[in-house]
Amino acid sequence: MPASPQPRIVSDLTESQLLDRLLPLMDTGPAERVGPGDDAAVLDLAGPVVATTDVVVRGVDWREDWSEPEDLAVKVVTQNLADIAAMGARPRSLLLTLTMEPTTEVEWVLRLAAQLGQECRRYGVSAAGGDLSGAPPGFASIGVTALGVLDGVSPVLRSGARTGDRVAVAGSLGRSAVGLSLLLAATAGSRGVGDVAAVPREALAHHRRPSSPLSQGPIAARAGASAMIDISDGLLRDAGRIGRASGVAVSIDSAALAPDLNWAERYLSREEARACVLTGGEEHSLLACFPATVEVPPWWRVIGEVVAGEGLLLDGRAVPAGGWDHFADRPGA
Ligand SMILES: Nc1ncnc2c1ncn2[C@@H]1O[C@H](COP(=O)(O)OP(=O)(O)OP(=O)(O)O)[C@@H](O)[C@H]1O
Ligand SMILES: Cc1ncc(C[n+]2csc(CCOP(=O)(O)O)c2C)c(N)n1
Ligand SMILES: [Mg+2]
Repeated sequence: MPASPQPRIVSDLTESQLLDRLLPLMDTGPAERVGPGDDAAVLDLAGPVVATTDVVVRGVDWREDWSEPEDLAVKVVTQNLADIAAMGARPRSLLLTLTMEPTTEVEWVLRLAAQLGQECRRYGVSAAGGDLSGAPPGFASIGVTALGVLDGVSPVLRSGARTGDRVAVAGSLGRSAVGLSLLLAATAGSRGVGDVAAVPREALAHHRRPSSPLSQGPIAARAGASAMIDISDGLLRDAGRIGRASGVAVSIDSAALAPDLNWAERYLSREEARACVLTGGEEHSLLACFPATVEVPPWWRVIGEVVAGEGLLLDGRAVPAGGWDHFADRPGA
């Protein structure tokens, strides 16, 4: 279809014309042997390659009235790069897959791509390629595949925790969930009409644009971490994944969570704040276990220990994991 002089929606352009506008925005320099534009990219990655993929879907992972396209670029990059970091690896490259209905505004796509390019440059990651597809009415998704390298360290798995290890976290807890909770409350009601503008912006910042202490992944690996995971589905649920993979129980001391609880209580009741800190997803902080023989690196705070048994303990009592499950009727069900 010929391009209209002022393409407004993606169906005003051909796929190639959209790519011609999108790719320069994601240009990260001549890092790859073959970048976007051929059938596949060719990368020079030294040693073992760490690979992950994560997709966000409209209505499930974001709402148009909650998030700008720039927010979504930050979110999908962070959530992928946090998985790379949680293996102890350094991110090197990513691929972007967009599915959208033909009526999607060109400007929305270009804003998303521009921010994605900015994030790539910020982390020294190349945008190596991707895919575009049409989608049925109402459907949209943004998928990223990320590749990383280990720079000579062994990958840190979920299965390496041992009794006596300290459990530590790098980054915040519960901030994304506080934002989600405030957005849900502000837009409650059958038509979803509410006043997002009245919610304090700083309370929404981490939900909209999550950050992850990415460099702490390789630092923890070098320090001798025995197991690591990024917190995407809730502290307890993700700690439980380490416990299950390692055949141990994880015991958490709620006193160590006081800074996060205090922050969350600025916006929510004590009970809601506690739920956010313990079970809130999309945080992308790193959770790792460190054997007693190694030093816990600066930036990491000890929040518990690995003990014999199975499941989770909070202040010495068994607790359910809670947290996010994509196919549950409600979070944590
Ligand atoms: N469709 C799939 N096909 C193959 N493997 C999958 C699929 N979905 C998930 N996995 C694998 O299952 C494991 C757990 O996936 P999961 O998405 O829960 O990881 P995660 O780190 O918790 O990611 P997220 O950030 O989405 O929470 C990963 O190793 C992942 O590669
Ligand atoms: C509209 C809307 N409703 C609910 C949520 C909350 N949410 C979505 S996915 C997820 C866990 C992580 O997923 P994954 O494991 O896929 O990384 C959470 C907490 C949202 N962001 N937007
Ligand atoms: Mg993960």
